[in-house]
Amino acid sequence: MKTLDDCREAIDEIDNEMLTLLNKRMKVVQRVGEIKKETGGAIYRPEREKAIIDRLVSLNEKEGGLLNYKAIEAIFLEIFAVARNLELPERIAYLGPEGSFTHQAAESRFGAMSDYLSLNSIASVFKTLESGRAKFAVVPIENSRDGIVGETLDLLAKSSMKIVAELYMPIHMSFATKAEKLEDITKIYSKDKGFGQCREFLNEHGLINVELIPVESTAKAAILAAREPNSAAICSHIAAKLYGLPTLFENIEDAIDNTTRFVILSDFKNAVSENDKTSILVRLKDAVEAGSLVRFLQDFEEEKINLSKIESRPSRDKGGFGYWFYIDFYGHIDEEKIQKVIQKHKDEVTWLGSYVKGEE
Ligand SMILES: C=C(O[C@@H]1C=C(C(=O)O)C=C[C@H]1O)C(=O)O
Repeated sequence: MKTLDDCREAIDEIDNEMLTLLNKRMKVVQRVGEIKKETGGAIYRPEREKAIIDRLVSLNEKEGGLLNYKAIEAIFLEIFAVARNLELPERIAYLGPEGSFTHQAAESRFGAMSDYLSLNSIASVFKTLESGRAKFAVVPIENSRDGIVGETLDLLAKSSMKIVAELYMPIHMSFATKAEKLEDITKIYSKDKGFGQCREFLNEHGLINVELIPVESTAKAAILAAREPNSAAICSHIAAKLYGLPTLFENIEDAIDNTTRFVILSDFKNAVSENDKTSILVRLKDAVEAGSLVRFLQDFEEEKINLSKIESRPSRDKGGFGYWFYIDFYGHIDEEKIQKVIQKHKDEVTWLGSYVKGEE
């Protein structure tokens, strides 16, 4: 049996080998960066990254490795993020402030080393991306409990930027305060959705009559609650930590499966992979006529294209009661059977992006 010292010596040797291999990998990545520069190719290729992770996961299974999917994904996403920074450092705009769930989501894809830009509204995130001041943007698009983030959809409808990746992140809310007793608390700050997701907790702790103050983000709530005695925040654990607010309760959300879907936006089109999803907005010309949506969807059925989501949105134009439909389906816009349907309805469809399906 090896002693602790033996084990540590063995670990040091393995780490040395890993460092050499990582540097070897980065050299190849640098060359990829040069090729992309010559050919004008996109640096971030989510479908290639997904393919690498899937290949490694199945190799790991065959070899009976100790790592699970989550571990392999976490390690390699960080490696990819460092690699992309070597190819070309690119700025990422996200819905801030620092410590927001969107920030957490952005870091999970772009790593700790990237150049981040925190913005205080979804509209400014879109503007920054469109002006070229950032190469990528990360915004929330839907929550499993509260539904769609309307602002993101409405901005996507008007923007030339596309969804290049999606990711699902479990949202855990913390109750953080500098107050010593719950009875001392007179105000609670959070994002409106934060209150919506923690109603049972507030009821059970007799906090329902306390003034609930919605602010633009849960991180902002943490900043305000850190400044004011007798106030509290419903926010992420990382925001509470970042702004020096002690966490009193963790995981206070009503639904344990509270998940937010985030999208990464940019200005390029992904290549086709085996596991794609596509998002579109559909404005049916004869939306008022009964059956027009059914007929539209039948075209998908005929081509055996499966939908994963359909949601109606008020069109907000010309003061009328027109509706748009936001639809997610499986497949890539460049696939033949999908082109068949899209071409048939090309005046009614806005393509929002095709991207590798995220792990829910
Ligand atoms: C190296 C590349 O660029 C990026 C980095 C990757 C990597 O580190 O393996 C993979 C895909 C891209 O996001 C590539 O496209 O192959």
